[in-house]
Amino acid sequence: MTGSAEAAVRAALDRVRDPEILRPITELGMVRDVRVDAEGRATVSILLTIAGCPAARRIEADTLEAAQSAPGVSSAEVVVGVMSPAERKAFVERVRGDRGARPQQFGPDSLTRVIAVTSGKGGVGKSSLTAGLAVALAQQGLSVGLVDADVFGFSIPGILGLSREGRTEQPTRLDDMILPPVAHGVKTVSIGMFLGDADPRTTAVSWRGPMLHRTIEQFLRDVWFGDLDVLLLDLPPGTGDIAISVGQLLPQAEVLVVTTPQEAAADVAVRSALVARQTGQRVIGVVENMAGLVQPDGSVVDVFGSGGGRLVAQRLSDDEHGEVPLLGSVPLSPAFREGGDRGEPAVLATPEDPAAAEVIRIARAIVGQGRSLAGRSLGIAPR
Ligand SMILES: Nc1ncnc2c1ncn2[C@@H]1O[C@H](COP(=O)(O)OP(=O)(O)OP(=O)(O)O)[C@@H](O)[C@H]1O
Repeated sequence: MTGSAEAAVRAALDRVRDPEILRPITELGMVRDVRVDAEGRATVSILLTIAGCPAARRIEADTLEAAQSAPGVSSAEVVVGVMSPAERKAFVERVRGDRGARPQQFGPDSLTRVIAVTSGKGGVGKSSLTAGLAVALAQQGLSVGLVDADVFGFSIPGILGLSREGRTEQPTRLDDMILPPVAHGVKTVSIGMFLGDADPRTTAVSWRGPMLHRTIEQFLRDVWFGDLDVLLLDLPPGTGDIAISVGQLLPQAEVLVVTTPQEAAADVAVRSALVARQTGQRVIGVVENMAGLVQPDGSVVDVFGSGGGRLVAQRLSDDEHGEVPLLGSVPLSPAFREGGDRGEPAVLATPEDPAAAEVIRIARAIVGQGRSLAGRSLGIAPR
């Protein structure tokens, strides 16, 4: 009887996932012991990676709930312990799998689609769109990572609810492995998470090129993302050092250009795409943001004019690179802005909002495009 109840508890624990690694705690070696006595009282001993790990409460609560739900269990208790250094080392090796020795997770052979989101000007809603697309892709069942490489305006932690009252959630460090916080299903890392105790609302990052390059390199090497379907990068606006570093580090990345409907902004948006092309990246489309604001009477006010997105797409399309599509036009929307301000992206909080619905549609279109093979070795040798 107790044997079968213990097996039932273990089976229930298979459903408890580590919120940072998104794999079952049973598979990660985090369950030390399961006992069920003759009265059906279950005691589950679990091991956390480090004392006070940010995910501790959630793992403990989910473990308790799973144990209580198992057939043959009348009540349950969870005993929490901490891994010894040797256990933690084994844990890190288990998580990394055979990738431990690789210098970079997203090299040319990686199966992950890497999409860098760029814009010519600042303030066009690039970060809001990147975060919205990431959450929408995760909602569609994909495994998604997001690197906020916008050093001067890192806003992703705030938009995704990882930054509250000046405190930004920190990644967990396990030896030399960095586990990114997960927000709304998206593994997220931002320069804003590496400022120590500094308040990101009042802290400016003024790093020179080499430091920025090393930071992006470290994100791609030491931050453990696991097997991702898509990695999105929120680049700073313009054509600066980071865009060039990303081009060098991720030549197989695809590029999404964000612009406003303002035709006068087209030149600078086109330039940011051309820099990406120079490093071998492929532009997969243009997204127009801040398009017409729908009034209560149904009329539309084109606050930023119209036609900018189409113009940028046309200017990037040519015989050599093929047609660059305008993937969508996201209207101005108070709900979309408020969602970002609250840390609850509108694609989750108000998916019926026209801007949120358009972002969800664009995410589907991106998935529908499939993965580009540009810059990849196909492993076929010419005869
Ligand atoms: N479609 C939209 N409707 C209403 N507000 C929007 C929309 N898109 C973005 N915003 C708002 O515009 C502001 C700028 O957006 P965001 O920070 O995403 O821009 P950005 O291009 O990433 O800027 P930067 O790169 O300069 O940091 C934010 O307050 C955001 O909430």
